[in-house]
Amino acid sequence: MTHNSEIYREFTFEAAHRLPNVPEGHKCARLHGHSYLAAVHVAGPVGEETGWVQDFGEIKAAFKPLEEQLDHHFLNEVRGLENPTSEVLAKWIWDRLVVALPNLTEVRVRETCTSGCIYRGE
Ligand SMILES: Nc1nc2c(c(=O)[nH]1)N=C([C@H](O)[C@H](O)COP(=O)(O)OP(=O)(O)OP(=O)(O)O)CN2
Ligand SMILES: [Zn+2]
Repeated sequence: MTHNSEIYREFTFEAAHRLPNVPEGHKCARLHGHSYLAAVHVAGPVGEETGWVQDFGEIKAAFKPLEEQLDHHFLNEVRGLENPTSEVLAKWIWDRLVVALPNLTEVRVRETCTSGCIYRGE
């Protein structure tokens, strides 16, 4: 008998940004960088034969074109990321993955060791 599971694949990328809409004097208005971590979650039934929800390799392939736009880039210059908060970035990733990964359930973006965002497509 099959069961349901949620799987995830994590990606890391380095990028620079500044936040243009923060109050005057906010440190994040200045150019700085992060070692970002993005986690892409997909849920569904575990195949009887495959033993998996979906091949991690398919998630990796879906994320590849996004990684090329993000890694070692200045995020503010990427279309749709003019105000690159974690919240905006998580939705930006979701919007670009959901067609290739229809069972997408969650995108997490971690900006620092202690801060990040979870977006579930709402
Ligand atoms: N809701 C959000 N708040 C902030 C975001 C964000 O994307 N969403 N982003 C930032 C900055 O990018 C900042 O670089 C990261 O924030 P912060 O947790 O303050 O990071 P620090 O490592 O500098 O934290 P300290 O504990 O003060 O060293 C700000 N806010
Ligand atoms: Zn930042």
